[in-house]
Amino acid sequence: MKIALVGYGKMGKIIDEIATKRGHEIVARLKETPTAENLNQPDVVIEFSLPEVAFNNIKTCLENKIPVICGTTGWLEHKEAIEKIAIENETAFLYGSNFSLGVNLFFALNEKLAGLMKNADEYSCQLEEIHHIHKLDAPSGTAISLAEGIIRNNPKFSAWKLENTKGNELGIFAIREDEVPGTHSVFYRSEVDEIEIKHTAFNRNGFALGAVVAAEWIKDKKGNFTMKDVLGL
Ligand SMILES: NC(=O)C1=CN([C@@H]2O[C@H](COP(=O)(O)OP(=O)(O)OC[C@H]3O[C@@H](n4cnc5c(N)ncnc54)[C@H](OP(=O)(O)O)[C@@H]3O)[C@@H](O)[C@H]2O)C=CC1
Ligand SMILES: O=C(O)C1=N[C@H](C(=O)O)C[C@H](O)C1
Repeated sequence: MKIALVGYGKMGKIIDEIATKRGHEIVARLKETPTAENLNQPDVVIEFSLPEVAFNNIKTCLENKIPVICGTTGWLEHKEAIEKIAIENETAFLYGSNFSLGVNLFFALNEKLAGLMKNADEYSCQLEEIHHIHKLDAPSGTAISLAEGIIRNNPKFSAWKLENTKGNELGIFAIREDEVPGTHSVFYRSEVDEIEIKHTAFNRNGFALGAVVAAEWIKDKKGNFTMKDVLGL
């Protein structure tokens, strides 16, 4: 399969290695705005760039009828508009806040636990994410997905908020530390004990492999998808 990499930083480079090992051809490695010319006719685009450029990048690729796998976080206010553009152009789009198999299993575990905790009024709930100091967005896309999973399954919460919360808000604490690839925890605390579920990424390889697997899966599809569709979770 021909893959264009839009964004060629920490993630783009690892995706390049893994996709090449899996027999794919990388036809573009872009650190600038994609165009019909510089994309070089790929079957799929994998987009890991910056929050402020993601919308425009994805839009351009979809308008050229190229399916897009997007891992860039911090641009979600435009996601609905992008999903509309994918449908109008009869192509495919998949956003994943986190492409690793482990985190997608963790998402399912988090939703199950949120449902179990919905009547346990003695417990408060909080999320924590720890990432490297270069990360531009906070909270992480993964923490937002975890918060949304809790809100869907526990009527005690209606919205998430960074740090100090009131009423029905679910608090997310974002910590930036050294070169941490990505650690996410969900805590339920009472006066007498604590339940914690935690996912720790040891490196970025799991994110990159998941993005390539998603690209292989989406190649001839049309519509908007998530990693749940890819992994059958
Ligand atoms: N969903 C997931 O599983 C994961 C998501 N992420 C997310 O992916 C994104 C990228 O992460 P990471 O690779 O670590 O970040 P980096 O900062 O290492 O890479 C970003 C890349 O985008 C390039 N870039 C700058 N402007 C443009 C543009 N207009 N069009 C295309 N590319 C451009 C940068 O080029 P230059 O260096 O020249 O500025 C750089 O190569 C982040 O939003 C991060 O949160 C990260 C890991 C996993
Ligand atoms: O910026 C990162 O590095 C990561 N970003 C994603 C996020 O915002 O959740 C995924 C992963 O945690 C690494």
